[in-house]
Amino acid sequence: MNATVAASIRLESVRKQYDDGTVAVRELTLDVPAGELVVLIGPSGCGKSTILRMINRLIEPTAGRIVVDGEDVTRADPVALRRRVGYVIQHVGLFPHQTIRANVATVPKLLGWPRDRIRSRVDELLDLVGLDPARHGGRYPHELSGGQRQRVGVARALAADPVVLLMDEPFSAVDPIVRGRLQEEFLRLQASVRKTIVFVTHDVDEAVRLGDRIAVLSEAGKLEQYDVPARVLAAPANDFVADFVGADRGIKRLAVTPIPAEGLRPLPADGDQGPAVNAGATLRDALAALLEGGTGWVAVVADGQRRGILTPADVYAVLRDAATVKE
Ligand SMILES: Nc1ncnc2c1ncn2[C@@H]1O[C@H](COP(=O)(O)OP(=O)(O)OP(=O)(O)O)[C@@H](O)[C@H]1O
Repeated sequence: MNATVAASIRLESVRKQYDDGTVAVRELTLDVPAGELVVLIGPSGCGKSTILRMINRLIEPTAGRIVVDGEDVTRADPVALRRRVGYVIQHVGLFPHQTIRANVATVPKLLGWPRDRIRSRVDELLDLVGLDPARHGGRYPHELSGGQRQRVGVARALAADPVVLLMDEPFSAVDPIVRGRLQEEFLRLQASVRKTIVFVTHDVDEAVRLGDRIAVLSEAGKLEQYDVPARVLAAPANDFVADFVGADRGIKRLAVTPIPAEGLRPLPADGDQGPAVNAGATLRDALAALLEGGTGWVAVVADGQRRGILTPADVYAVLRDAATVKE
């Protein structure tokens, strides 16, 4: 396993039966491409956490193989494995009697990095997750807000540059506003570090917002659909997926469908005024600007210029067409 790049993950016919006979995962095969963020979503008890914890071997599979970057992790030393796989959980699990710096430094210290390297890595990471090393580094976990603690959890998981990041409902313990902000920051972070991430949530909006792909699971880890968010919303594989993603999936699709830069209606005479959105933003942004603007259209800007307009009927047409061609 290479420590600096993202790794692919392959689960092959993985099964988990707990000692009391509970079959948490009957048989799951799933490929997670390197550098992608895959969201596992499904009802409570369907086996999401079990799947995640088998990848870093906090739980041993009963059968099957888990291959990370070509290496069968069921044969790897579990302690060494966990140092290369970052893990973030809902209630962070920071060490209460250690400073934020010391918390983030946990794995680099275990790996015996020189002190200077640890210090600069910790500062870099605190900065990356939006915390000021000088202000927050010396504090203890109880001296931070819930959202800040969550960010420390992410920084700690990234500290030793893991090849894989496992995240189990990492943002569900904070209020919706902080959660939205953490998601946004997290997307920015992922755009720069490009880790392979397996992310568990039961929140469809979070899955759609964060996932490159979504794995929709039903009882005992049955994979009902595995696809990009736009297609899970536009073309649910079956009734289970349709029910799970919700009757409002049409509205959710607005948030994952980009505004086109071409095929627009020409600008009207007064088209240099009025609401505008950037091409590449989402139809949700376009609709919000439309509703706010009161003009009945919204201009689309590309390369700093207004290229044309979209009306509500156009938004509908883009959404309809996206269902048939979207990758
Ligand atoms: N240690 C255990 N022993 C026996 N059964 C267990 C154990 N841990 C989990 N289970 C059972 O395995 C199934 C899957 O649990 P798991 O925690 O993986 O689900 P989940 O999808 O993550 O649920 P949630 O969304 O509620 O966190 C459940 O039926 C659960 O009760």
